[in-house]
Amino acid sequence: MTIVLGAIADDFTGATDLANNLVRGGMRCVQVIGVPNTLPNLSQVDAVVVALKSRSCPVDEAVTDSLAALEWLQEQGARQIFFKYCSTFDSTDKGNIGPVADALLERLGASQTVMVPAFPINGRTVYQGHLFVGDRLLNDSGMQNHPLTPMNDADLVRVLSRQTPHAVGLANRATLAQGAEATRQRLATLAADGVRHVICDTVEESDLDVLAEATVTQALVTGGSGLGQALPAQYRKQGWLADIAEPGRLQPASGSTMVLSGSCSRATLAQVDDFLARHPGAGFALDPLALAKDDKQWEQALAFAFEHLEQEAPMLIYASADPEKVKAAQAELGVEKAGFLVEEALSQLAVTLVTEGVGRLLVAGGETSGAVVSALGIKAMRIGEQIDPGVPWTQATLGQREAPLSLALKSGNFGGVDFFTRAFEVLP
Ligand SMILES: Nc1ncnc2c1ncn2[C@@H]1O[C@H](COP(=O)(O)OP(=O)(O)O)[C@@H](O)[C@H]1O
Ligand SMILES: O=C(O)[C@@H](O)C(=O)COP(=O)(O)O
Repeated sequence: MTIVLGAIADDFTGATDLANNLVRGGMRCVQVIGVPNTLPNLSQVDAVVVALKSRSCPVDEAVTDSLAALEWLQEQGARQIFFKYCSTFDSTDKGNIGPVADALLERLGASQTVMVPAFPINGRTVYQGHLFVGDRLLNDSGMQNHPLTPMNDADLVRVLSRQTPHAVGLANRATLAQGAEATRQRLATLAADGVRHVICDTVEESDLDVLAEATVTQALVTGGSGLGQALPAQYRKQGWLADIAEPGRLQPASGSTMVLSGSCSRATLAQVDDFLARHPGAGFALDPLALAKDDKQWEQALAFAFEHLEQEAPMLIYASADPEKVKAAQAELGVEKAGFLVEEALSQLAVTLVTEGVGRLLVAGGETSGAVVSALGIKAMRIGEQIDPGVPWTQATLGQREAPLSLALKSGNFGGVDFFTRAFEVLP
């Protein structure tokens, strides 16, 4: 059995976001954590997303890991490769979007790829090559303050030109409005001029359909998850993909529920408040300063969790805090140590409580999700139905549990305000 699409994602929650949109487009999808050592069961799988941690690591490491993922996906017969990065184009002048895209193109023997970061349903659009988050330009959206990849320029042609020695061009909305054939011609003209990377405008969902039709036979496409929702229809037109009745069907969920949150993004903070208001007494706050002192707070959190587990009551354990508190902890401990202490505490809680009966687990935060998934030893996740745009339920098989673990990984900025409650209500 060979797969249709092979994707390489630069972080874990981003991978799940893309996988979610592929399922919505009608593909059966598995997300693997890193390049697998042993072959997962790929029967009845149309797309595989390899989740890497290559967004903020050194360029050489990102390139090496991405090429290893490419090689593995080619071995699985992937007809098209998708390089997934953030819808806010998170990167620096050094990379890693440009260098990884260049390396993938070179290895594939291809001369051009499109860059489609947009995700209109979540407010990310591109016009005349400029990226907007809602009604703000990227550099005025809050992303200019990102600790690792501050985005100070919304002009993606300019941003990408600093990351690659190759020419970067634009396929703008006026071209897209003329349809797929005109877009294909524009790409061909740019290719003839030696343009290797083409930033693509996207104002509405329908622009993604045009882009998918224009690029379905290209060896490599790159972007956010939006394009992933439009590609499956084109694969069907090519005769590569059958009509699948329930591509996101998972086994019935079982076990107790738990939310772990290490995200301090605005959306998550509102979700924490909403959960605490709905479920008085169901939250336990972790503080990196207390965690740094001794094991007392971790033990209290564990006792709190066991009590709720016994009562089969909803629970949230969170380090999520407002910017002042985060800054204070970081000033005393350092950014890395504060983050590490929180990630370690939440990961160890996950490992202990999954063994004790938690079977429905929601994790908020990209880095936090990476830490929890790694600590649980998860190697592959089957992708289920969407909870909110960009976040699906997934299922993973684990040694510690007979039944699969239902797991949702929420990127910090995603999800409605009642996400921590509603997620469990929509889980079959
Ligand atoms: N109270 C806190 N003080 C300092 N750092 C924290 C605190 N709570 C969480 N963190 C750290 O902040 C980071 C949040 O990143 P992440 O999990 O990727 O969330 P998001 O997706 O919202 O960016 C993690 O490394 C986490 O451990
Ligand atoms: O494309 C997106 O916006 C997301 O899929 C994504 O990559 C989010 O990253 P984090 O906010 O770091 O989780």
